[in-house]
Amino acid sequence: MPYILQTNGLTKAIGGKNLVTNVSMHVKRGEIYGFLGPNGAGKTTVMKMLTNLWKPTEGSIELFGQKLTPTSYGVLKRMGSIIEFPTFYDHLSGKENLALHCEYMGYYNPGSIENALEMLNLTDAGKKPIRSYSLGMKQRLGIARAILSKPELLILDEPTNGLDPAGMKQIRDLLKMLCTEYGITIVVSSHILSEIESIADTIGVINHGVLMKEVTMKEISEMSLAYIELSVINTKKASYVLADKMGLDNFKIVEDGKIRIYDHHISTQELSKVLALNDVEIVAIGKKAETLEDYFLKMTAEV
Ligand SMILES: Nc1ncnc2c1ncn2[C@@H]1O[C@H](COP(=O)(O)OP(=O)(O)OP(=O)(O)O)[C@@H](O)[C@H]1O
Repeated sequence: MPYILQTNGLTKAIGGKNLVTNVSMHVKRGEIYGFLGPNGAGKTTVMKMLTNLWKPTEGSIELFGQKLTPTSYGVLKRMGSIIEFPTFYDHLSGKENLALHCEYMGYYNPGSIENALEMLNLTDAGKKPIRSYSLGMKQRLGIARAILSKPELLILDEPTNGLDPAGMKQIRDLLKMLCTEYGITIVVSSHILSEIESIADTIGVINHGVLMKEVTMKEISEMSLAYIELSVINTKKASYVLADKMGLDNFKIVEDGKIRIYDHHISTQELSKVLALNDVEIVAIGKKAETLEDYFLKMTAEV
């Protein structure tokens, strides 16, 4: 079985409007899959369908190699999730909330609640009522609840939303640990690249309800984001020389007078020489590098 989770042309429409369109995502067993997209892009909508909270208008979902249907209880028991913000009974303690959840899910395993609380660093806090919890503690308790039944797959919708940088780091470290030490596959959404960049093995980018790209971090690290930026007086003439005289095709005119060359076997010296020989006046030439942020921003700006 190649993927633990796969969707095929998933579409959700409400009131004649598509919230997500034709999403085909591929999550490998044992990886952290970062689901990246700006607010309103459709991350929650997809996650609601993955967890059977919403029925797809079109398309299908395969979980653990089985097609998800409205009665796939066995499949759903093998996953844990937080969709939108985790809610609890405020007057009950963390521990009591988890116990209620176990009862509700028909799941009983001695020690699982203590284990989950310990893993999330909530052993002491577990005895206290939820109303005394900070946002970060609630997020952690949400994760504790999601891992109670020792799921193989975790679906987490923006688990660091509203946390401060230290709280965000704590969650990132935790997800990494759950993945490496317990072999749990994790799909985690965020609208902030830096939050998932350091932990994800694969990033799926969604924008306006469309999955723009799935790219592994390995592919990203092998991809050179460097380019040469060339400023000239005569853009037309310069691009003619680049294409016809130098045989380059991997360049882009970003604005009049400014060209970016992504070809990596050409040096700035050689470029300057050939352009000068062909009477192209160079205003400036230099090497630059696109950041990963630029790379993804460009992708989401293209729609
Ligand atoms: N129940 C609903 N009925 C109609 N439209 C909805 C409903 N829920 C969400 N939407 C719309 O669907 C689009 C996608 O929303 P969704 O919540 O999936 O995005 P998101 O990527 O999770 O964003 P956020 O991070 O803001 O939650 C948005 O334009 C939203 O306004």
